[in-house]
Amino acid sequence: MRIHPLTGEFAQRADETAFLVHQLPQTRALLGYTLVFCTLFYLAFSLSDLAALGYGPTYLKLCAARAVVAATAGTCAWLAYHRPLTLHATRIAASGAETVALACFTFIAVQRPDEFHWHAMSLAIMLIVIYLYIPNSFANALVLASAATAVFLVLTLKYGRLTAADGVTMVMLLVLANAFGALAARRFNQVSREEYQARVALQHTAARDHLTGCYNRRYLHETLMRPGQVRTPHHGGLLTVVLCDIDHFKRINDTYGHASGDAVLRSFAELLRHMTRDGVDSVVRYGGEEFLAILPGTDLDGGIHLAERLRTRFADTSVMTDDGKERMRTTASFGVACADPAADGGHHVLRDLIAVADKLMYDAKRGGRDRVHACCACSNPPAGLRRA
Ligand SMILES: Nc1nc2c(ncn2[C@@H]2O[C@H](COP(=O)(O)OP(=O)(O)OP(=O)(O)O)[C@@H](O)[C@H]2O)c(=O)[nH]1
Repeated sequence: MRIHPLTGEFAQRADETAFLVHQLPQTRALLGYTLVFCTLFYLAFSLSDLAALGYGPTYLKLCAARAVVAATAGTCAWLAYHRPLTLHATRIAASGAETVALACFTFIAVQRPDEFHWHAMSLAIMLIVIYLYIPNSFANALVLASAATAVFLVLTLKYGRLTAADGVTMVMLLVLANAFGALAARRFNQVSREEYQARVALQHTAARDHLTGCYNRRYLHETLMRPGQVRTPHHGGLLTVVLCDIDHFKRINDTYGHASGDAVLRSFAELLRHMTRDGVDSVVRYGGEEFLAILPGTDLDGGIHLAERLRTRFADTSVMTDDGKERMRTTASFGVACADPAADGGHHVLRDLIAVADKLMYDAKRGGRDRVHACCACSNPPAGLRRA
């Protein structure tokens, strides 16, 4: 997760998207709140139009411009609060409201050409709001803010009746507002992403087994066993679990030492993770030398196939001892159980399946080890699959 040095956002698109999705509820709330707040100020400034122009057609034109901004920003705020706007939609809402507000602002400035120095001050405040308060990407904020500044300065040259000294001061002021706005936005982006990185690292540490990198028992009980957490890809899909136990593991520890035993555990876990689907299946270190694979949308045949492949691959794999002098080889026993996750309203299916797989795995041990025992715990298993 590398942070881009210029924008303060994640350099990889996938990391940035994951961060933004995680932040989406706060982003929506911030967008709605900020737009409402800005809209109220935008409308309140019609008082200054009245004071400058008096009541008349020009004043009414400016009121209409302010009403357009209020309607756009208000709609975006309403959508942000009341509709579950997607990531993309929040960006469009933010950029849309900003564009309309800046366009109407330049229109108002041209209608009050004697006050360009005041307008510059208002624009500087708007720039800070764009960079810091309205949630948008760094690139969008930069493009909108610098384009608005450029347009404003061109209009000042054309309509503003400023002395050269005032003109230079105005340019400097707006360049400063852009520079500090961009720097502050970059800093803010960076800090929020560093915080997210720390949270992800912490979650990873809390959920994983240190030795093998598999999920730990806590994650299994607190997350995976929660009803609805393990989803099958389509309605009616089956759920299969494979419980694996390395055979005679104590002998490996006793013969080659604990560190060599650890190497065998890592090698088995690596094989298991490699053979299961990334982001779909979950691999848990269930006990000392016991591992659990949770396979959503997989029937008994699929579970047996995986267990058999694992069994043969592991039996063929030799692992180097810690001192690098010998190669160790052992086998593993497997219990495979399958059920319909919708049964029992989805409650306790995983827990019950693990209990069945545990029994099957011990049957495999008693049957001579290095084998797969399987059973379908569905209410109506396909013929021949009740016990394999
Ligand atoms: N190296 C290492 N050993 C571990 C770890 N966790 C548990 N063990 C050891 O794993 C061994 C498990 O032994 P047993 O439960 O008797 O099982 P086994 O020798 O594999 O026998 P069977 O399962 O019946 O084939 C014990 O000696 C534990 O100390 C670990 O993280 N690293």
